[in-house]
Order: sequence, then C-alpha cells, then structure tokens
Amino acid sequence: MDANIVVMGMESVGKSALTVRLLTRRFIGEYGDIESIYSHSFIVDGRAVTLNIWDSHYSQDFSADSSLFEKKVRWADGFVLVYSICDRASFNTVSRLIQTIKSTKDCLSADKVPIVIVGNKRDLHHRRTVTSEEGRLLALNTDCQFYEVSAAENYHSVLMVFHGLVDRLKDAKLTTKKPLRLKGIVKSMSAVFARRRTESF
Ligand SMILES: Nc1nc2c(ncn2[C@@H]2O[C@H](COP(=O)(O)OP(=O)(O)OP(=O)(O)O)[C@@H](O)[C@H]2O)c(=O)[nH]1
Repeated sequence: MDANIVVMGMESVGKSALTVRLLTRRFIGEYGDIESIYSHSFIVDGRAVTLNIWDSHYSQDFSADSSLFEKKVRWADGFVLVYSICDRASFNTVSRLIQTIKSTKDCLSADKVPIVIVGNKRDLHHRRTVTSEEGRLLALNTDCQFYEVSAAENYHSVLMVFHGLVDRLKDAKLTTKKPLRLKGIVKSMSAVFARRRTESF
C-alpha cells in the first residue's frame, strides 16, 4: 500500500518531532523551519506500506491560505492532526481542522476520511491543560482515532499513531497509489538529516 499523509496542527505542537521520530527513531529537540515531504516504508501486519508524509506548516487562517490548504487536503489520503496537551488553543484548532478537512473532501467520502488525532507532549503532564478524556471524546464525536504520545520520550507510541492511521486507510479501502504530484515543493531537509537521507529510512 502506498498513501499520502499530511501532518497538521498549530505551531510548536511537535509535528516535526513526531515525523522525525518515526523516520529516525530520534528526538533532536529543535527542528528549524522545515516543510518537507518524506517517504517512509515499513511493514504492517506482514504487508509493505509506504507513506509519503508531508510535515506541513500551519496557517493561522485556513481560508487565507485556502488554495494551498485545499491542495494539501486533496493530495492527502490520511491525516495526523497534532495538538499539545499543554495548549488548549492547539486542541481547539484540531477540532476546526477536522471540520474543514471533512468539508473540503468529497461529501460522499467525508465520513470515512482517515484521521488520527494526536495529543503530544505527554511527558509534560504537570503542565497539562487538555485532559485525555477531552481528546478521546473529540475522536469519538468525529469518528477519528486518538492517541496521546510523547515524541520526546517514546518511539513506540509514535509508531502506533502511524500504524493506527494505516489501519484506517485500509478500512477506507485505499489500495491504489497516487503519484506524488507536489514534488516541486519539497525542500531539502536540514543538515542533520541530509546525511541520513542517503540511508533508507
Ligand atoms: N517536552 C516535549 N517537547 C516536545 C515534544 N515534541 C516536541 N517538543 C518540543 O516542542 C517544540 C516544537 O516542536 P516541533 O516539532 O518543531 O513543532 P512543530 O509543530 O513542527 O512546529 P512548527 O514547525 O513551528 O509548526 C520543540 O522545542 C520540541 O523540542 C514532546 O513530546 N515533549
């Protein structure tokens, strides 16, 4: 299976940290201002899966950025929507994103859009402002999957997020590959990963 994934959420919630964790198993702390599409292959239930993962920038106003936002949404087969458990505004943003994504996708398939909601920075529980129950409830009400993770502390939980999304993609009966049409916007990774990119992630 081959699928396009967009990672979205407000600034500083840990979108790059999650993506880089999946790709390299590492947490490096600072990620700079990179927006890239990465290709990552792994085996899920004995089956090879390749995900093209777009670690995307957040735009305050989806409508101001509507054409790019729409392009991202249409390109994507599945979504990882990230908030920080210490930042309520980022949680509210995920809720808005879900509605906007569902209304941007075709009406017929809107209910089935594979979306995983991720509450990140679980290690900062002493600064928590969004409870786990709120995350779970949002997922329940919007027919999404929910995980709380710490990209800083744990690779396994991040892997589970992407496995969960693959399950959703399978449920949506996605089996065909779409070409990576947005290659032109791919920017080079930071020096940290430039070396690693020659290796297979
Ligand atoms: N404590 C903690 N810090 C985290 C975690 N994930 C990310 N961070 C930190 O949060 C900050 C933002 O992380 P990024 O991965 O750059 O966040 P982003 O959402 O990609 O941010 P933008 O590129 O600005 O949209 C960095 O200082 C990270 O080190 C986490 O799980 N726990």
